[in-house]
Amino acid sequence: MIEGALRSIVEEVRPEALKGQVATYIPELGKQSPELLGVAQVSMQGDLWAAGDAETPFTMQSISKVVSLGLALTELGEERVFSRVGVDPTADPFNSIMRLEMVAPHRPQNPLINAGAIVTLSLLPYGDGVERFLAVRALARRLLGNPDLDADEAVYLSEKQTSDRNRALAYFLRSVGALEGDIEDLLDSYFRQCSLRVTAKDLAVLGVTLASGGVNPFTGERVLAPRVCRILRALMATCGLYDGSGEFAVRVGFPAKSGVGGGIVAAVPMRYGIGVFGPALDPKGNSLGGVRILERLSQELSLRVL
Ligand SMILES: NC(=O)CC[C@H](N)C(=O)O
Repeated sequence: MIEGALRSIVEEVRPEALKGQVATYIPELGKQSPELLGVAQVSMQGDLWAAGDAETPFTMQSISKVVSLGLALTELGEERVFSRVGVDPTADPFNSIMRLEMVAPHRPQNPLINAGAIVTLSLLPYGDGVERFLAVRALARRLLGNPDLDADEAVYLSEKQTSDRNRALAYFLRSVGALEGDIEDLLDSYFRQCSLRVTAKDLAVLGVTLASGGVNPFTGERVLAPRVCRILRALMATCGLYDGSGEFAVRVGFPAKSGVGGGIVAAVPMRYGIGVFGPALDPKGNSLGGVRILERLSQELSLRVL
């Protein structure tokens, strides 16, 4: 029944998904076909259903922020992390610089916008950018149950060579004392984690691990504490689709996190993980087809929790 629902929803959404635009501000992402569309769903018992392009690789981009935040909360505790980055949603785009300057003490509003993710990453107690990235990758491998998970070198280099906006954000934050250390080294680990290459199936496993409170149903390993998962799901529900989070909560009604690579991970608490992939994005940088698939699935399977 679930496999049939996934298949018919992908076909139904396909024409509409094409109205979106593939991200081009990271040149390598512009090479993706806007026609790709796929979904995978995993239950807490480890059943897996999929339809469409569920095994096509793409980069996590902002979805990786959930992993690095999970690592920071585990290693440093919530008090330390949230003294440097807020937990409130924002109505500004994910890479906006405006509010950072306007409001002292210049603390990014939440860890899922770029500024907040970069500050969170800077707090991790590792020697340099490569070590920091390896720690994020190690946690991602366990959350997804994929020991081969790795960065897409071409996308990583493409963003590293072009990301003036993230450089501007990070140097600004350092100038007002909200960030310390070597900015290029820090951004290097940020670009690497954003370029971690996954499939919709991988994201569904990540989703169910978060949905279950931290246990990966395929490996049986407890990867994150229940309290950390609760915080991640709360931030996904309120901030996971940037300035589109409120609309997503109304239309879909469960925690999710998007990335400009076209992926969205969703965690339906104590029930399912869902991964969707459709690189044609809406104007806010969320997968247009992906959001629509999740909305239709939420209706068909009564998944709404918000
Ligand atoms: N929304 C996103 O997925 C943004 C991630 C991207 N790497 C950036 O920093 O711009």
